[in-house]
Amino acid sequence: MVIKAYGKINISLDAVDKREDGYHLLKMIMQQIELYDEIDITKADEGITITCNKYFIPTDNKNLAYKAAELFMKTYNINEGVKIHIEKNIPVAAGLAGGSTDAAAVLKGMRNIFKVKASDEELMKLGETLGADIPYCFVGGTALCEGIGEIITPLRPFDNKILVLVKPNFGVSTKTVYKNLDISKIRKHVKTDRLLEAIEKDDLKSVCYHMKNVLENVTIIKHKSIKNIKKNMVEMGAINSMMSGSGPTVFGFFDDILKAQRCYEYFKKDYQEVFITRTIKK
Ligand SMILES: C[C@](O)(CO)[C@H](O)COP(=O)(O)OP(=O)(O)OC[C@H]1O[C@@H](n2ccc(N)nc2=O)[C@H](O)[C@@H]1O
Ligand SMILES: Nc1ncnc2c1ncn2[C@@H]1O[C@H](COP(=O)(O)OP(=O)(O)OP(=O)(O)O)[C@@H](O)[C@H]1O
Repeated sequence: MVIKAYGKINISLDAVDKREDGYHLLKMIMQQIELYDEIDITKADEGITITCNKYFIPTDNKNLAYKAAELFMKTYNINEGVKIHIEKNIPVAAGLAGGSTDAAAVLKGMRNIFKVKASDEELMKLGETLGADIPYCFVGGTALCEGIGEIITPLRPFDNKILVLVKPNFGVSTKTVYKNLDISKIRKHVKTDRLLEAIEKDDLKSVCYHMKNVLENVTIIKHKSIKNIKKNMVEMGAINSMMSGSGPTVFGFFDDILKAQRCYEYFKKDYQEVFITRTIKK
C-alpha cells in the first residue's frame, strides 16, 4: 500500500520550560502542508528493507521509518518482514518534519497490512518514543501541540492558504538548535491566544501578524541568510514570512497566486529547493 506522508510548518513555536532531560516544553501551532513523501509498504518474508529515491538518506536503522517498523514488529510480535520504499519530496533536515511524517506513515501502514488492532493513541505513544513530532504527524491538520509536542488539540482547519517555501542549501540539526536556546533570554513569547482566535476566524492576515517562532533567532545567529530570505519574501509580496521549526526552511503566506509564482521564480534562481504549496486539512 502507498501512503502519502505530509510535511508540516510551524505557524508558531514557543518554549515555556525545559525538562531535566534537556527536552523543552512547548506551545506551538502546527499545520500540515500539501508537500508529501510517498511511502510504499509491502509485506516480505523477513527483515526490514528500506529503499529511497534520495541517495543521502540512510536506509539502515538510522532511518526513522526503519525505527518505526522495528518498534512496530517488536511491540506486536510480527514474525514476517516488511519492504518500505520512500519517495522523498520533502526537503531533509529542513524543519518540515520529513523523517517524523515517514515514521508516522509506517506505523499506520503496518497496522493496516498486518491487520493489528492498535488504536491511534497507542501508535502515537509508540511514535513519541522515536521523536517528538511523530504524534502530531500521525494526527495532521491544524493543531495546538504542547508538552514536548505530544499533547495535541486539533483546531479548526486553516486550509487552502497559499505558501512559498524556500529551503536554503544547508540543513540544521534540531538537537543543536534546542541546545543553543536559552529560554530565560526569550524577550517576547508567542501570543498563542491571539493566534488561536485568528485561526478560529480563518483570518489569514491576523495569523500572519501574530505568527512567531522562538527558535528563529537561534538558527539565524548561525545562518544569517535566513534573515535575508525572510525579508526578500515579504518584498516579493508575502503577507509575512517565518522560519519553520528549527529551520532552516522559510515559508511565506500569500493572498495571491500570481505573487506567489513571482516569488517562486525569484528564489528559484538561487535555491534548488523552492516550492509553491498550500495548507491542507487532514
Ligand atoms: C522543532 C520541531 O520540529 C517543532 O515541531 C520539534 O520540536 C522537533 O521535533 P523532533 O525533530 O521530532 O524532535 P526529536 O527527534 O524528538 O528530538 C531531537 C532533539 O531536539 C530537542 N528537543 C526536541 C523536542 C522538544 N520538545 N524539545 C527539545 O529540546 C532534544 O534535544 C532532542 O534531542
Ligand atoms: N525518513 C527520513 N527522512 C528524512 N530524514 C531522515 C529519515 N530518517 C532519518 N533521517 C535523518 O534525520 C535527519 C533529520 O531529517 P528530517 O528531515 O526528519 O529533519 P527535520 O525536517 O528538521 O525534522 P523536524 O522538523 O521534525 O525537526 C537527517 O539528517 C536525516 O539523515
